Amino acid sequence: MSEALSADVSTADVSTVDQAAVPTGDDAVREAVRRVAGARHVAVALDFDGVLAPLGDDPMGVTMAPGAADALAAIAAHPDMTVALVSGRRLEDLVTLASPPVGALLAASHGVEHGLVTAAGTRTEPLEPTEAEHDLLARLDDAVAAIAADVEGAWVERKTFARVLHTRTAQDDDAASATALAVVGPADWPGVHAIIGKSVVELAVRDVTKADGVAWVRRRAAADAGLDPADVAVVFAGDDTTDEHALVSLGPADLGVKVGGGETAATLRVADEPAVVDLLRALLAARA
Ligand SMILES: O=P(O)(O)OC[C@H]1O[C@H](O[C@H]2O[C@H](CO)[C@@H](O)[C@H](O)[C@H]2O)[C@H](O)[C@@H](O)[C@@H]1O
Repeated sequence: MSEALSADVSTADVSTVDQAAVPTGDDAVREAVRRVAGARHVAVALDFDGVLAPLGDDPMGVTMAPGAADALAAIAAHPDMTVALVSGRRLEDLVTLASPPVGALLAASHGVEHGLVTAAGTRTEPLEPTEAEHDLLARLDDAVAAIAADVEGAWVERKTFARVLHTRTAQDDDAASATALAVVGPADWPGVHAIIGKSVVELAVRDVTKADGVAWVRRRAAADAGLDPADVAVVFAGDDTTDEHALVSLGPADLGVKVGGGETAATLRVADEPAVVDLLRALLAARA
């Protein structure tokens, strides 16, 4: 994408990071786990798509990688650890797809929606768009539907606070032009906050990023453990550009993990979803 096109789109600046220097491999994982496992409390905050669940054409058809559910449950059961999902997904969809364990914190819609999984179900504060947000979402419906209508394979996902133009099943050229139309069009409207992810342009009516989601997880984990937020080390793993907001927000005692290729502010890179499960197991073993 050209600089002109990206100007209206929310991106975290990772251009100063030496990408060749982002550690990867078994020794790097061992060293990173050893370092972070010494914290008083560890909050493991994970993106969902591309981190716990491999990407697919149908967003509601994906399933988590083998071993992921057990690893999440083991972290949730650990007295000095918290498990959290920090995702662009709607909270309701995240619960359906991830079946998160009791005790899990959920920061959905990038951090707009908050939830806690309990034995009686997911506790959340119902959130409704304001009247102005409703109006903006209605205008986005028309604009994004018009873009998708001209591109075979493109379609629109309607979320509580966003409309998402999906282009995964479109031809590459068509996907690029549909993305460009969204960026120079509705992404540029006042009150619209655009994020470009993997084969998606997300057009949100609230200005919240995963940095907000991770900050909420840290505060909440600290409060539940009776600690200061500074005593909580956050391990965050993400695969997409939208996750870089969270990764750049981490401090030196935290661990930021990039899953797969691409520019990143993370301090560790792992290959794929099974490697994330291995990392979680290593973290659990180090805290045993
Ligand atoms: O923050 P995440 O948990 O990574 O969620 C981000 C977006 O995930 C979904 O889209 C992505 O996954 C789909 C299923 O694999 C894939 O078809 C799409 O191309 C990906 O971008 C979801 O549909 C979006 O609403 C989320 O924002």
